[in-house]
Amino acid sequence: MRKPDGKIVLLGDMNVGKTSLLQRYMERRFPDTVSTVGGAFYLKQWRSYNISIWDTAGREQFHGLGSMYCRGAAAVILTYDVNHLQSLVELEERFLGLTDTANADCLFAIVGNKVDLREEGAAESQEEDGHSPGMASGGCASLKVSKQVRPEDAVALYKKILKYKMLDEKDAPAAEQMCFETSAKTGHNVDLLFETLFEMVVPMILRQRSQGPAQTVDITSYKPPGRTKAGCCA
Ligand SMILES: Nc1nc2c(ncn2[C@@H]2O[C@H](COP(=O)(O)OP(=O)(O)OP(=O)(O)O)[C@@H](O)[C@H]2O)c(=O)[nH]1
Ligand SMILES: [Mg+2]
Repeated sequence: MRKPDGKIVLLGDMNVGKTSLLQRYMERRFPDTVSTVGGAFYLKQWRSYNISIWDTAGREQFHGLGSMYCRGAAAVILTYDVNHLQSLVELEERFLGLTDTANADCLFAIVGNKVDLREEGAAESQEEDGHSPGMASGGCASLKVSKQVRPEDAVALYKKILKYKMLDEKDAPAAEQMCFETSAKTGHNVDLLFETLFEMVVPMILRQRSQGPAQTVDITSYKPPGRTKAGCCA
């Protein structure tokens, strides 16, 4: 197996839908999932390049592995659940630090998954209190709504990440380009997410090649039993 030319890593709290997003993209389906143990990868051929896409475990007990998976990453997909504000907060508090091992020019996508549920929830609460999601109002219905994440919250996190990485907003891709709302269940924006990143990662691969040896982890040493397309290294 040829060494991958680039690496993309999915990070985020447990249950936000990382495995489901990857399976939706790679296998075109939305199967039942079990909480990931350790991590697993898929290989995707994009143009003439091999890109490894790593799914990681969101469970606290596997937290220490995160920075190992991020080593040499060309892009990190920071995933949250649009219906749970805390999952966005966790990205900053728990997961961002893991990306210190990624490439210096690593790209960051902020992905709010499960929009299909938000649409249902939003319709319900609008009926209840006559307000749109995210609007301040009193009562129990607004408590439910206030847990929803607004797109601007994700944009604010993206800008914080650029600051954390000491990157100038002018030199980095625009927040609007790097913040996505997806549904692994319906497939909404899933192809757009992965393929936008592939298109951005290819020039990075070319740049790295012109500068010296690739900084990717050699996954050829992992020999997952009986699996060819996806592997597990837990
Ligand atoms: N409605 C809906 N459910 C989803 C979506 N994506 C994932 N789920 C469900 O959310 C649950 C968790 O999904 P996973 O993909 O296993 O979550 P994960 O982020 O990989 O979780 P860990 O492996 O524990 O870190 C499963 O029951 C999925 O079916 C989505 O877009 N919409
Ligand atoms: Mg998983």
